[in-house]
Amino acid sequence: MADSAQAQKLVYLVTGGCGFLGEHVVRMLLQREPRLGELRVFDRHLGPWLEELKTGPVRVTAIQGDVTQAHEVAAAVAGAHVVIHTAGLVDVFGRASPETIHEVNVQGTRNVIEACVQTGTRFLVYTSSMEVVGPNTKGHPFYRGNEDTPYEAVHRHPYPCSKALAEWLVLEANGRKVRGGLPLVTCALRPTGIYGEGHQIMRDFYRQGLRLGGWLFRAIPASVEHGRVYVGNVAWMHVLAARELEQRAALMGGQVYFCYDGSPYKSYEDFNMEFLGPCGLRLVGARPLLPYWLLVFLAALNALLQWLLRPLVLYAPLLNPYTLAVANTTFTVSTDKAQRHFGYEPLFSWEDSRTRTILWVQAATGSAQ
Ligand SMILES: NC(=O)C1=CN([C@@H]2O[C@H](COP(=O)(O)OP(=O)(O)OC[C@H]3O[C@@H](n4cnc5c(N)ncnc54)[C@H](O)[C@@H]3O)[C@@H](O)[C@H]2O)C=CC1
Ligand SMILES: CC(C)[C@@H](O)CC[C@@H](C)[C@H]1CC[C@H]2[C@@H]3[C@H](O)CC4=CC(=O)CC[C@]4(C)[C@H]3CC[C@]12C
Repeated sequence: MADSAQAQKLVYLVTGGCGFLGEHVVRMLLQREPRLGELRVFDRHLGPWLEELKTGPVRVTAIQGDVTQAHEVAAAVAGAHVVIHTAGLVDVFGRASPETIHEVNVQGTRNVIEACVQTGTRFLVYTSSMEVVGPNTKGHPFYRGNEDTPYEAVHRHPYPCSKALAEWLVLEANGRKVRGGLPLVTCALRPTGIYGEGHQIMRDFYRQGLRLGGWLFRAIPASVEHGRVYVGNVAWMHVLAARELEQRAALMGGQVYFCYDGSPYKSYEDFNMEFLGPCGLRLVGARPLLPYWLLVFLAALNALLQWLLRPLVLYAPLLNPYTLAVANTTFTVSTDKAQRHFGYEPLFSWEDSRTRTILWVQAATGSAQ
């Protein structure tokens, strides 16, 4: 008799499962994927919180491994029904070398693809990024764009370059025959700027405000909108895409999907204040307090200091030429492709996402009002 969804017990693998997004994907799978029999969590750094997950009905297997090591990836993938590949180096602050970013994000993704082909795993969901599209090096705005909007995706920074190449590899692999002769089915999800419980950059902004006496100084015009998406909704889209990829292979295979929700379109700094304001911080200035040319100079100075100090200490401030350029370029998306193709609707409302994030920031920083 055909396995019913309830009876079917499948093996899922989440790479990067201990990261900001990965942890939410792991927890969402355990809460909302009834077909789950074993959940493999693969990460270079395993979190202690994994232990608490081992008491439930689903077998949770923690695998400490490195996606740049093909044999470690193959061992983790073998026998998995679907791979959700979120592992990556998310670095736009100069912490890692361009070579390391490429090795993890590109070669690591190659290793995941080859492991699927060699071991017979047929379904692969890749966590791509809005950055694959833009903002581009020319500062062209992307206003309420979708997956088909023409846009000159030109990058120089190692991070977007690596994400673009990795995404291309994943989509190119769609249809390859895996062990056993059946086709590999892949798709890529492109979240905009993710926020929520565990977002370290939000915590960095809070700490910067504390150092400045509770004040943050506006650097970006309020008119420059940046798309943001709650981490719980990103996790939910991953769960849905992984679930539907088999039944809708012809439609979803080789496709990209922007990942966003009902979070309001605001400037990056104004959006952050939705959470940092209730934690006691204030954003100074209705307009940027410094002229743009001075911000450009300060960003370049930060980059020079980072280079000079690198032999002694890692200096990686929020403001650098890349972050300033990205923050200063409108990038928002509006699309229903994920809804049309696999029924994605945000699981968390804006109000719920905002409340959850505020509570986390307050708990993480001891700033409950
Ligand atoms: N944070 C954001 O705003 C966005 C993130 N993304 C993508 O989402 C994915 C997850 O990002 P975040 O959760 O924000 O980053 P994160 O840094 O919190 O999580 C990445 C995880 O991957 C693991 N990892 C890194 N290198 C590894 C390696 N060589 N082998 C095994 N594991 C390794 C890390 O230990 C970490 O747990 C990334 O692919 C990123 O490009 C996409 C759009 C927006
Ligand atoms: C110092 C000020 C100029 C301040 O406004 C800088 C903000 C800056 C740190 C962020 C602005 C836009 C962010 C990026 C955006 O959300 C897209 C991203 C997608 C990813 O895949 C990873 C993270 C990021 C690059 C994100 C990083 C932080 C910003 C550059």
